[in-house]
Amino acid sequence: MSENKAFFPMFIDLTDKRILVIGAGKIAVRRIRTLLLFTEQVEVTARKFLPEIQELAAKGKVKVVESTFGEELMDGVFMVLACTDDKRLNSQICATAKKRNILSNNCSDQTECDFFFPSVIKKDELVIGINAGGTDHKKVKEVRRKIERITGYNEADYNRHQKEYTGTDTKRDGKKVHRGSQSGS
Ligand SMILES: C[C@@]1(CC(=O)O)c2cc3[nH]c(cc4nc(cc5[nH]c(cc(n2)[C@H]1CCC(=O)O)[C@@](C)(CC(=O)O)[C@@H]5CCC(=O)O)C(CC(=O)O)=C4CCC(=O)O)c(CCC(=O)O)c3CC(=O)O
Ligand SMILES: NC(=O)C1=CN([C@@H]2O[C@H](COP(=O)(O)OP(=O)(O)OC[C@H]3O[C@@H](n4cnc5c(N)ncnc54)[C@H](O)[C@@H]3O)[C@@H](O)[C@H]2O)C=CC1
Repeated sequence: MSENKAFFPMFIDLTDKRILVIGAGKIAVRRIRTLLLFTEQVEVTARKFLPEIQELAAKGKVKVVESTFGEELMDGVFMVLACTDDKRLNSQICATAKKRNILSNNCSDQTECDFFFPSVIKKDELVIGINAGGTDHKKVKEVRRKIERITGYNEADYNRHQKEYTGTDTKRDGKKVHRGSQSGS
């Protein structure tokens, strides 16, 4: 990807599309939770799953395949997200997807992404996707927080994610509060 290349923000109907996420760690969970605002179910394959994945599976929100990655998992899939902590495997997943003309995203190497995963703000019918062309992930997060102060609410609950993994919640004013002492949003 050349420097300063901007990606077009396309808003896709995901309701009937099969989405495969490989890996079920922190990044996968964050992205699955965002995707589930736009579709009923996401397919996930990994060797180890964070508890939240099991909870989503129990609710029918994710279909879990406990396995190491195999190409057959991509049959009939619209979009693949490589979210493992194995960079070589993530690259292999994207290469396989490209051969099959399946849209792919590699969370550990932006040069291999057909599309970037946006930071999302959703409030009723309003959807805002934020991206910095891969140049600054932290800036994207900061802009998301600024826009959340304007919309006042975000169905994509990034704060809940923080609570679950750090035991603290960052409120909109930026102050940290301990889990349970204040509601997340
Ligand atoms: C290019 C992109 C491609 C894609 O993955 O789709 C990409 C790539 C990479 N991110 C990396 C690291 C981090 N990314 C974040 C956060 C977010 N990253 C997200 C998107 C994207 N990340 C795509 C477009 C971004 C843009 O335009 O700049 C967000 C918006 C969406 C989401 O992930 O849900 C979400 C913020 C959500 C929010 O809070 O609003 C944090 C901070 C954190 O997690 O808190 C860190 C650690 C700190 C740091 O490094 O800055 C690495 C190195 C990995 C490694 O070390 O191996 C790569 C690989 C590379 O750049 O090649
Ligand atoms: N794009 C982004 O926003 C960010 C990307 N990253 C990248 O994301 C990667 C993953 O980070 P985390 O989710 O925190 O890791 P994690 O350790 O929480 O999860 C890794 C997941 O990969 C799975 N996995 C590993 N090998 C596998 C295999 N052969 N087959 C199937 N599943 C396999 C594991 O079972 C686990 O579910 C990091 O290594 C880093 O490169 C990290 C921060 C932000």
